[in-house]
Parts: sequence; C-alpha cells; structure tokens
Amino acid sequence: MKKVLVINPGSASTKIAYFEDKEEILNTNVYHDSEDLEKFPTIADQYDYRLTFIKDYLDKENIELTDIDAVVGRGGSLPPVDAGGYLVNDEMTDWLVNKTDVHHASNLGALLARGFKEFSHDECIAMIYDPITVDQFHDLSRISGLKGVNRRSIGHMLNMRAIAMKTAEDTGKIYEESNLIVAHLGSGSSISAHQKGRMIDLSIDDEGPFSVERTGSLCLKEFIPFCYQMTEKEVIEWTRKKGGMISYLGTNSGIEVENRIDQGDDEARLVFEAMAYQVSKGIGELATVLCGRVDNIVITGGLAYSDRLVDWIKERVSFIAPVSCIPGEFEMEALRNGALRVLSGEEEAKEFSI
Ligand SMILES: Nc1ncnc2c1ncn2[C@@H]1O[C@H](COP(=O)(O)OP(=O)(O)O)[C@@H](O)[C@H]1O
Ligand SMILES: CCCC(=O)OP(=O)(O)O
Repeated sequence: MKKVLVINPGSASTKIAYFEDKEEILNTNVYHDSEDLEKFPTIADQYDYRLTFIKDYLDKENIELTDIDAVVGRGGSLPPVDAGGYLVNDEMTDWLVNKTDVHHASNLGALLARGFKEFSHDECIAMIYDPITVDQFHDLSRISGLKGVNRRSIGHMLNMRAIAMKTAEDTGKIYEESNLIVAHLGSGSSISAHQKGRMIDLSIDDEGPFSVERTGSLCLKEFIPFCYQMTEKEVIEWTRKKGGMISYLGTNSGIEVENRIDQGDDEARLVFEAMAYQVSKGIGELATVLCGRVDNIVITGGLAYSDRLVDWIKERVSFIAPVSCIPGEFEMEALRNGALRVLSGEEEAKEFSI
C-alpha cells in the first residue's frame, strides 16, 4: 500500500488530502487567517507559517507522517515545462523563491512537499504534477501581436488535463487521439484546446473571458490611461482580484449572484450572462484552433455547478460539439494519481532543470 500526502495551496487556504493507495482517508481545506497571511511580504515567506499550520492540523487528525511514500504539491510558476510529474529539487525551489515573476500561492506546493518529506523516511519522494506553467503551445500560439510581449502558457493545467483525460475515458476514446476543449470556470478561468493529448492553445484569464474576480482581456485604449493612474501592484490587484464580476456586482460569489437573479435583479443577470457570453466566445475561438474538429466540450470548476450559466454557454456552443459538465475540480485526485503512477513506476518523474 502506498501512502500519499497531497498539498494544494490557495491564496487564503490550503487544501490537504491523505490517501492510502486510492482510498481517501482525509480531504479538507484549512483556512488561514487573512491577518496572519498579510504579515508576509511574499508568498514564499508564508512557508514556515503554512508548514506549521498544516503539520498541527495533520497531527490533530492523527495522520502518521513518518511512513508517507510521496508528498505531492500543486506545481507553481516555473519556466515553461512539459506536462507530468517533477521531483522537487534545489533548482526548482530556488526558482520559486528567488526567480519567478508570477507570485501565485501554488509556488508553495513544491516547497511544502519538500518540507513534509523531511518528516518521513528516506525513500519518500517530494514532487509536483502538471504545474500552472505546463507549456504545450504550438508555434502559432506564441505570437501575440507585439514582438517582445509574449503569450505565455499559464493556467489551471492540472484540473483541465485531468478533466480532458476523464472525458476521453468516459466517452470510450483515447486522450492522445481526441480533440477537446475544456473550460475551467473558478475564481479564475482558463479554456484550453487539447489536440491529440497536447494543450496547443489556451484562453487565459488575463486575455480571455472575465471571471468572477479577474478582468480577462480589456480594451487597451481604455485600459492604458487606467494603468497610468496606479502602481503595478495596484493594476495586478485590479485585474486579478477586483476585476470581472466582482467589479460590477461587488461579489465574487456565483451562488450569491444566482440568488439575486432569482429575485429579479436585472443587472446581476446581465453581468452573469455576459460572463457566459465571453466564455462561449473563448470556446468558439479555440474551436478554430482545432479547425472545427472538436470531439467534446467540457465545462468544469465551481461555476459549472450553475445550471443557468452552463445552459447559456451550451446554447451558444452546442453547434460545435457535444457539451458536458463536470462541476468542481479534481486537482487533489489528479495529484494523487500522478504520485501513484510515479511510485508504481508507470510514469517516471522528470528532473527539473532550467
Ligand atoms: N452551485 C453554485 N452555483 C453558482 N456558483 C457556484 C456554485 N458553487 C460554486 N460556485 C461559484 O464558483 C466560484 C468558485 O469556483 P472554484 O472552482 O471553487 O474556485 P477556486 O478557483 O477559488 O477554487 C465562486 O464564485 C462560487 O460562488
Ligand atoms: C496562475 C494560473 C492558475 C490560476 O489562476 O489559479 P487560481 O485560479 O487557483 O488562482
């Protein structure tokens, strides 16, 4: 039996799970006090705090850390890498602490995986799987429109690839022979075009549809003067935390907006439908990447629980391919499966190197 600890750090919480082979013994989200997190100037500085917090929690839950076989974390903002599992090494942690330019909570995944490995035996491995910077773009996807301002492959790769593989399996197809479009609609959104097992293009949440708290693409003519009124940090905050639905409606909760619509709030309806409209445009755009040869479109993430939103999207994109819906996210299971494949030798974990 293989014992796997899974760690998935988010901006305000850390999801942790413990599995014995595929059996889930614990799967929870521990919330951090925002005042505690605000004390740390950088994400990497939160390391000791989160390690102690999670360790205390696991101790209380009587999870024995000394015989864990693999600790797997959500992979962060590395340089572009191919999909799959990577062993945590010094080069990786150095990049995530000192070199990365994207300060995302997932950067802590590798650091915490290595930290928890120290509590276990010598053979225990620390790894990450399908980090947010998995890059399988084809050459055409890299051209932006301004030399020097590159398009980057960055998004919800772990969940989107897991959902794409599951959809292929559920429809009796082989992932490596399928063409799929996956829309992950959570706090942020990513839409990906999968061509025969590779995500060759994406619509990312700073250049695609708006989400509940991110702006998506903006009209440059309007946005440039806005940027000159504030610091870079403030612009990032507006585009990634205070943009999108929350900027119009004051909430990032799809559940609350659904309630408002039920009570006859026309503005809430307009903005929520506009989000579905933009997501549909993103899916349509990626259908052209696959030359219209799309086997399935899949909608996932927390917002896929909203039948209203999903129906609006289906109405606009069903002419392209059958649309299915897998609400929520399967990151913890995807991380576990990656670790189990590496432990069984079915897959070799790669060595990270710049
Ligand atoms: N049943 C539901 N109806 C509408 N929106 C929902 C529902 N369940 C979750 N959501 C919304 O999904 C969004 C969060 O998605 P999630 O994938 O959990 O995000 P995160 O990226 O933070 O993990 C929130 O706006 C939440 O309100
Ligand atoms: C930075 C790309 C991945 C991402 O946006 O994840 P979250 O929505 O979990 O912040």
